[in-house]
Amino acid sequence: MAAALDPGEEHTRFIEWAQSNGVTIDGVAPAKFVDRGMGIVAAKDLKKGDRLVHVRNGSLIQVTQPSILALKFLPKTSIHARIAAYLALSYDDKSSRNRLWQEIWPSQEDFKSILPIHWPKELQDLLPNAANVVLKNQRANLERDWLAINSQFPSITKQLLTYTWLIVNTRTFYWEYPDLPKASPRLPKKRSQFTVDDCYAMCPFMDYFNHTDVGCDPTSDAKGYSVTADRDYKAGEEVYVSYGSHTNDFLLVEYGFILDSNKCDSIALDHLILPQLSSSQTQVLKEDGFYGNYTLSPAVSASSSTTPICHRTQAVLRLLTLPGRRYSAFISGTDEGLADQGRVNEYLVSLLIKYSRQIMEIREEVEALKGYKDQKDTLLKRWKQIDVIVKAAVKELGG
Ligand SMILES: C[S@@+](CC[C@H](N)C(=O)[O-])C[C@H]1O[C@@H](n2cnc3c(N)ncnc32)[C@H](O)[C@@H]1O
Repeated sequence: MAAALDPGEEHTRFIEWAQSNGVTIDGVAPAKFVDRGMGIVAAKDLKKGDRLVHVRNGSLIQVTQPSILALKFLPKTSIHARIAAYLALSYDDKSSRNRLWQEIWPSQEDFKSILPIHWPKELQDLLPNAANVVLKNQRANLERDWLAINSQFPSITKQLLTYTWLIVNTRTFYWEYPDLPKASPRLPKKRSQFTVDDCYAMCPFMDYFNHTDVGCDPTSDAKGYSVTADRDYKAGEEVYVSYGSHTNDFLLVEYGFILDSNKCDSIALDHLILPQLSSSQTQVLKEDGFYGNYTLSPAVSASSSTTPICHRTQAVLRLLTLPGRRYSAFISGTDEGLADQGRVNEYLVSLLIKYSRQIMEIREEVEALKGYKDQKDTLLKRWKQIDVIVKAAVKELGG
């Protein structure tokens, strides 16, 4: 995908500011792409192992910095909400330290077309089931954070908080506060109790990198954050980082795009399998820790011994199709269940064939939508990917 190497004045101003504020840039430059906003390209030939960017820890936006601590958030306020509120409070301040940085972020208008949380209901209703689960969760978190911030900072509007909250959602990196001693009172809670939601930091310049399933791995230490080339690059090639092992349904809702090829992709089967369970089967699965989160991976080559059905799905299908003792033998690991595989596959194939028909209908509904060209293209592409995964599984499982 061709990139424009001179993305515009606001980017030049931001880069100068970043370089004088703890960001070291070596051999890469931001560039504008037609289909994904800004990204980073190699400005010269790069060698695997070259350090491309380093951001000093004092230049990150994270909750132990004095300007955020000074806001004295109520203890239960999430880290996400604290950073979003901090950005919102200084958003219109012309002398804010983040002024030049925020000028290079996507606008509220950009978010309206790319992020499903802003899509009209008729489009949201056509999202794949797994994407809808992510969206429901995202909405609940945003609402929780809005209530917390609104009660403490009533001057922040919901519209602005939603925007800065989505900026945090799409542009933060994982930060474990390695610059602080283990027991520092500035840590959100004891380090041993951290969850991923406690470990957010905004990194100037690093947030230009786009995502791919196999890209550079950002690393952090007590001095700051860096990105190192994961392979050789030719000048002009886009350099990606990996945001993590995410499916396309997750990427669509959380970041507003899907990858054409994604080794971490899978599709969810919960909406097909859960309605088949009796209440006693549901209870058994909950007790055994096998309730929900059933996935199907893209089919692998015919010569491979790997199956596209995940272990949890194998378990639930055994409970649905076999005597209870065969299910128990499988989940306890005393029997790999190979003898029962044909029956299990047959049952799954019947569910997948029904799903394949539903997918066809949904694709027709998407096609029939008036307007929303970009969102429609994304939805059609995703449903086509899902269709391919389903049909390949039917074939592989002997349907
Ligand atoms: C951390 S920012 C990356 C920089 C961003 N492209 C920009 O214009 O500022 C993350 C956002 O970039 C876009 N993005 C990242 N990787 C992408 C990809 N592989 N394809 C399309 N869009 C991508 C998505 O809109 C995502 O929410």
